[in-house]
Amino acid sequence: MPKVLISDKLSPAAVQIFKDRGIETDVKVGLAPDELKAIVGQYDGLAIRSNTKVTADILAAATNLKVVGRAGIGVDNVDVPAATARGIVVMNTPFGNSVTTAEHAIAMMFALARDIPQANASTHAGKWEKSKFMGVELTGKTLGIIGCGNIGAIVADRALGLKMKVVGYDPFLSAERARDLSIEKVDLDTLFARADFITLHTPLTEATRNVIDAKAIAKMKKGVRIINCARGGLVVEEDLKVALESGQVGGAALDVFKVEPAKENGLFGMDKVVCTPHLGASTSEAQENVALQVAEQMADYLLTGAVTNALNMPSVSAEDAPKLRPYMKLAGQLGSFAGQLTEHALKAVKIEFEGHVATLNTKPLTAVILEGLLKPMVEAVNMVNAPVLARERDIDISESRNERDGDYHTLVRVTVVTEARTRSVAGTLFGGDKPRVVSIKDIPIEAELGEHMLFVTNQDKPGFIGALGTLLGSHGINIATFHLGRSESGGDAILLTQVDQPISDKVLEEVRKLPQVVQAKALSF
Ligand SMILES: NC(=O)c1ccc[n+]([C@@H]2O[C@H](COP(=O)([O-])OP(=O)(O)OC[C@H]3O[C@@H](n4cnc5c(N)ncnc54)[C@H](O)[C@@H]3O)[C@@H](O)[C@H]2O)c1
Ligand SMILES: O=C(O)CC[C@@H](O)C(=O)O
Repeated sequence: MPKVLISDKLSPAAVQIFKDRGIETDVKVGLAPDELKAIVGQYDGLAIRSNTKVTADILAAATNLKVVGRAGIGVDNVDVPAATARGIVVMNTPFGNSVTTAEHAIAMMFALARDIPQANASTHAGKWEKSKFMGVELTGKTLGIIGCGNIGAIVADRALGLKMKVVGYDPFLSAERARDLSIEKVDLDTLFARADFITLHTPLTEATRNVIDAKAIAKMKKGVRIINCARGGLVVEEDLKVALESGQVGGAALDVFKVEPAKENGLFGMDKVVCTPHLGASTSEAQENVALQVAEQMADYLLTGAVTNALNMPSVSAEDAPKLRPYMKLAGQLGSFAGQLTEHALKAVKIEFEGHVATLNTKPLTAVILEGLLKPMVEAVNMVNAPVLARERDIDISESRNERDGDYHTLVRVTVVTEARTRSVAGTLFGGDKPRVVSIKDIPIEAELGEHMLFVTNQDKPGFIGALGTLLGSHGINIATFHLGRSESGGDAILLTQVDQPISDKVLEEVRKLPQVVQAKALSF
């Protein structure tokens, strides 16, 4: 009988589901890392919220663990690559607490507008400071939403109901989706310039970390009020403190902090700061939703092998798996390649299967392509939810299959249409199982993808390759493989090189300054 450990406070509904399905369950909340490490080896499943840190060290001791189930959205407390490396499935519950978290953001906005926490404390202290607390109305004010996914969209809907104007910044929000949400899609600087209130609803990624810093705050309206119910690392707390002291920021409501649990923080005790201890998902309804969902998903996996909402595992039946495995890798690489090159809202994705691959069940391949494509934009994307997420974002997905061989015995082509351009990338399998990219932007090339890659589009003129090699060499970057392609002599050319060290932003900037370079991107696979 499988055994599950629940190591964070979950609704009792989860225990009941595990028991009903014949899974032995222990509940041990508040274990220190060493205590968890000492016992985790006994369990097949680990059910958590955000308190338990599932580090590589814990996973190394989890010798029987098959699945980690996160009752919630963010999995930043789980070392997913380490779990993947150990074959441990990590699942989350992407929608169960969205309404609750959106409501918390709205509650925080009201708290800021009317100084409710401060007025409450003052009234309890018997002060009756009626003239001290002069609020502002929300009606007619502009709310700027950064990150218009599940939660951001619900916040927009509620704010519109409050008669606010809503502007949204989300590089992956299409014009159609913005229209459906009745919000105005703007760039970040415009949002900063126009918003009276700003609320954050993005995952914490390298692109969103520190999105609210001194430079950003300087672009905002004086007296702007900022709400963060997403992740602490989105806001530079020291810069926010300075801006609150100067009055540039009129108030901040924070549910999340750079370091959690936040027992000490430079913002604590400030007059215009409202804080809650990561309560965004804390309603009985949301906790019931996520607990039920995570327990069902984990039980399904442990008892039947069925996979739902996994972040690190494709869901494929045992029979199809061996045939699809090399194609899964190829599809994931092509999707990821296209996703990393995408800088504008996606409108459509066209996937073409040609030759041998078209004779197989291509559904999982499409899902893996979409997963790779959306990964730079959406935190909790996996091959199960990627098609749904793409549809929700009004991305038109079309798939075509042609069993006749073309130039290759088997070929997958991914064409991405954004608001700015159409771009395609295609790949095949060499020797039946080795993925190779064979065309980018319709320019033939032949390349194997590795961990750190540099992709350059350039004008086909003498001197460029030497200059690039010298530049990389001067930064101690070793070239592992080097692939070139061009449309015609003197026309557009592309270069894809695998390097042994990651390409830093600084090096990338220097590459972009080389005279013949049109576009340069550091990619990782
Ligand atoms: N406080 C809490 O208790 C609590 C509860 C649930 C979720 N969260 C946090 O809220 C976040 C959002 O959740 P969700 O369910 O709406 O996720 P989601 O994936 O549905 O939406 C995130 C949105 O952010 C957008 N985005 C990605 N990169 C961006 C960028 N650089 N700039 C602007 N937008 C960008 C994506 O396109 C997407 O639309 C989660 O990542 C999680 O960390 C917090
Ligand atoms: O479990 C919680 O209380 C917080 C959950 C939230 O941060 C999430 O990402 O879902």
